[in-house]
Amino acid sequence: MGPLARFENVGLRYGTDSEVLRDLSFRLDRGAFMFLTGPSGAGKTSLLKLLYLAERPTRGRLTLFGTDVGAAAPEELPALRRRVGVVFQDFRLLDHLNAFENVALPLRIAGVEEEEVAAHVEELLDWVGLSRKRTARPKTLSGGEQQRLAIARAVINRPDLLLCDEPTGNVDPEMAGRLLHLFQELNRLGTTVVVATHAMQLLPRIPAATIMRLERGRMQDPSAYLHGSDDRAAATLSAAEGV
Ligand SMILES: Nc1ncnc2c1ncn2[C@@H]1O[C@H](COP(=O)(O)OP(=O)(O)OP(=O)(O)O)[C@@H](O)[C@H]1O
Repeated sequence: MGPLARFENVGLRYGTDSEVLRDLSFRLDRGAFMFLTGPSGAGKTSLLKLLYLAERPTRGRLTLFGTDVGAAAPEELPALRRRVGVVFQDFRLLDHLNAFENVALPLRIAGVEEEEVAAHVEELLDWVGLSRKRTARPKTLSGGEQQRLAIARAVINRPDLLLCDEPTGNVDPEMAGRLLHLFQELNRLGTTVVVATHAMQLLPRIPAATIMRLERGRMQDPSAYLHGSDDRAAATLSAAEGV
């Protein structure tokens, strides 16, 4: 079985603008936990978009779950897309649905029996600590609660790949730690996880994680960001952030 994703000299441009991702070549192994870092505008969200097939490479080759996405027929893409859960930077919760209904939506779309939907959703709301908020509308939830709801919705279908864009952006350090713990648990259960974040202090908390840093659309030397120890990671990260 090959890697979950393979990037070979991948480039991405929006319209006729210059490339926002350039010559990306790396592999994302199945079961990996990867942090994606880099300054604002470096291309983190764009890279995630390639992985959830919202964009296709304008250059090079991206293979996802063994399928060359550039060469795939459009009708092949939804099946690949269903294997990917996404926690968006702005959550994208549906305000006319309550917390339970937001999490249930992917299962209902997939035609899962209502009894099974209820059991799964209750279990997951409990897991993210939102059981008591099951009938609340997203707008009435705090930022951290909305984030946890978005995470529950992203994982309800047991995706093979979970992508999280700044998932700790709106929460205090304690909640950030708890969310990271959730991702770690999912990862232990077999989900490959990619977390895009500015929060460099989170990185040493998952020593086994791979760290990939983007700068102006280019990947920095990955070997420099593989953790040896927390000290090494912290030193590398401090140097990278110029702090
Ligand atoms: N739909 C789009 N059309 C044109 N340019 C875009 C589009 N989306 C992103 N860009 C540009 O691509 C570059 C990379 O943006 P991206 O959102 O991927 O960066 P990022 O690293 O996720 O930034 P941040 O940390 O601020 O979220 C930026 O210069 C941005 O202006």
